[in-house]
Amino acid sequence: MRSKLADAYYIRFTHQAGFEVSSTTRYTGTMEACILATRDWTAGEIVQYCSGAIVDLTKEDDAKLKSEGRDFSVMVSTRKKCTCLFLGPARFMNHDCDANCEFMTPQNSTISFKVQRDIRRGEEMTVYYGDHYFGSDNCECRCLSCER
Ligand SMILES: C[S@@+](CC[C@H](N)C(=O)[O-])C[C@H]1O[C@@H](n2cnc3c(N)ncnc32)[C@H](O)[C@@H]1O
Repeated sequence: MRSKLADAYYIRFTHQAGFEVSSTTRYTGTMEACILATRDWTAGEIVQYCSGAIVDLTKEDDAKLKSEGRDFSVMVSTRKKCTCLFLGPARFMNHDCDANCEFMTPQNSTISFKVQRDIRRGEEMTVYYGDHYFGSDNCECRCLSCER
């Protein structure tokens, strides 16, 4: 019999989660991950199973990941005032300048998302990373909202 912990893990990959990790070429021109809604979502709902852990990085860790080109999951936390590594399915949420989800930090080292406006099944679920994540004023951003 599976443990409750295993169930809590597997549910993220079932229809019940309300999202799936899919693929897109929108952001870099090569295949990478994105989060797609597998049902309609209503503003205010919590995307409970698209969660992740945040690990604080030292300056050395940060520099090493950058130099190896492995900083794709690194964010600057304005609240914690340091760089952090995102782990878990939450790390696959891409940035949009008019995102349909927002970050929630229910516990110090865990993130999940709250739906900001209604999302239709099949739509990409996105979050706003920050004002200058993709260059000054996000001038290098490749999100759908910028394209429009
Ligand atoms: C936290 S990861 C998101 C998941 C990522 N697509 C992957 O497969 O690992 C952040 C990376 O996704 C890409 N990305 C996400 N949103 C983007 C955007 N609006 N414009 C350009 N690149 C974006 C960039 O490569 C960025 O470093």
